[in-house]
Amino acid sequence: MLSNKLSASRWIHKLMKDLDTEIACVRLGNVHVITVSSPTIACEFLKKHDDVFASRPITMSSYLISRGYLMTSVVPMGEQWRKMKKMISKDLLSPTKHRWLHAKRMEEANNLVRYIYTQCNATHNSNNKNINGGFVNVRIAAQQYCGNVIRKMIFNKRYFGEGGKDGGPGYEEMEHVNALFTLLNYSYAFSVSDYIPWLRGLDLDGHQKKLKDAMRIINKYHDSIVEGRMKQWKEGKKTEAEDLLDVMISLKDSNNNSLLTSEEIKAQITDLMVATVDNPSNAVEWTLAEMLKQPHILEKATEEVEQVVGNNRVVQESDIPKLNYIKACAREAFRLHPIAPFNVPHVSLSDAVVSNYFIPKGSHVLLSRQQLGRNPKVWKDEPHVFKPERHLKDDESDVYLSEPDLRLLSFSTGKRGCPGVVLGSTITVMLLARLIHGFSWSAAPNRTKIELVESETDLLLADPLVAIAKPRLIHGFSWSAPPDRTKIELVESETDLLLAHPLVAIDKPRLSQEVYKL
Ligand code: HEM
Repeated sequence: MLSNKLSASRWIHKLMKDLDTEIACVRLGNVHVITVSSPTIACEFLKKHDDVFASRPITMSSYLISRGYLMTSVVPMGEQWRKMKKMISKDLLSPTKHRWLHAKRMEEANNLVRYIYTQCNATHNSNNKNINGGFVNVRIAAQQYCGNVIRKMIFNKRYFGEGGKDGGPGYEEMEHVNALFTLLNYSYAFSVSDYIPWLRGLDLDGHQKKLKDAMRIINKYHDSIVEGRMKQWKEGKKTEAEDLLDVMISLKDSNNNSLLTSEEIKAQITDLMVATVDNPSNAVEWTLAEMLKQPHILEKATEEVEQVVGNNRVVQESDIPKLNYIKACAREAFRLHPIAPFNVPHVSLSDAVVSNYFIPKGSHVLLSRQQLGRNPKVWKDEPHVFKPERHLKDDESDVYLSEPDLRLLSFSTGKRGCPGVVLGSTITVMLLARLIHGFSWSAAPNRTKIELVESETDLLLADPLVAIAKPRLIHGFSWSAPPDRTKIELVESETDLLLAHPLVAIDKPRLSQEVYKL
């Protein structure tokens, strides 16, 4: 039951509120679980005592999704983590590789615009009834854009199957992204058997089955591609790297042997996929919902993209440094609507004293993403309200989505901090900026009151955001005479030299085709 994860986190948050504390210790079985909602204490854990708190727990879910602790994000501290973290930071996510993969990211940003543009053009059924009319499921568009970007970067392809004719996902991509979200939702969900070891194997809460089913789906799509590509390299049919899978296959260790086994490659690919689809899509869906509720924010964001980008081209990555308001909106979404209640757990490798509290070896430290972002001592001005302005700086200097001081938890910090800050920020800002720059958005007519309610089972919006999009990049107007005036009479007035009758004509916005048909 997924709700375990949320009901446990709600219970802990309520306990902290009732005790009026920013750090608490809950004993689950033999484990001390330390929860934190103060940035100062959080920094003590992840900065001052980073070395001590840099491990991860051993759990059923993390074991299953990582093929036995082969991937970076969940492996406890040790040689495997050092090898994989160094590899992804240096060989996959370095600034050079980021530039190398630019064209692939742009292809997917263009596909996003084309996909939404296609949905704006109403489709008609056999009775000529409008059955679409610009309705866009923002959740699907956002999640699939993130999925497309990372599939393109790793496998050099957007679709596992045929894909949708409108540029959207096919069955395979929907199944793939849903399975990635299942891994995310169940990894580190509170599972009773993780704390009471003799219950292991009984799968009392059903998490194990859900994770195994999701892993079967992931493996169905990934494994044959990885194995086929390894064979091509082995047989010398491939000699030049075109994507991150090629990079991983061709990496060598100091003895000139392959650095990574096929199991490590498969595990690391799943890690990168899960890490990419969740945060950006959730932040952008919430941001757009907040903007529909507070249209002045949407207007301000639109003004900014219009001023920086203009109307004759689409947003480019080189525009990102200048899109401070858009970045402030995304940052506000990370503050107020994080994808998960807590950060990924950190485990202590030895006893330590933190903020005058004794923390025994083996404790699990959970930084509360929800409560750090809403801590009233830090966010004094209406902490529960979406106000991007709070992130703009007086000197108009650049806004970043990362927050090393942990006043909100976006990419975290320290040894286990996110190595995907640049890629994650780029995907998030491009997604939001392209949606706002390319289209004007309004609430669906049956949804004039936008309800910003969190789901009962996770922290996504309770119902996927469905909104109406209209292309807003017009390129002048096309003019025609009104139907009753097909013959235009160019007659001067009898009393002056103006046209005898004021010119009345029909204007139609002319869409800039090259902007949308990217
Ligand atoms: C907006 C996007 C993203 C956000 C907000 C985000 C956030 C995070 C957070 C909170 C952590 C846990 C840090 C900790 O334990 O203290 C993390 C870890 C990680 N992230 Fe990201 N992430 C994003 C995108 C990405 C991307 C695009 C990648 C790579 C493709 C990535 C790869 C990883 C990995 C491998 C780890 C595990 C690091 C470790 O355990 O040493 N993330 N991320």
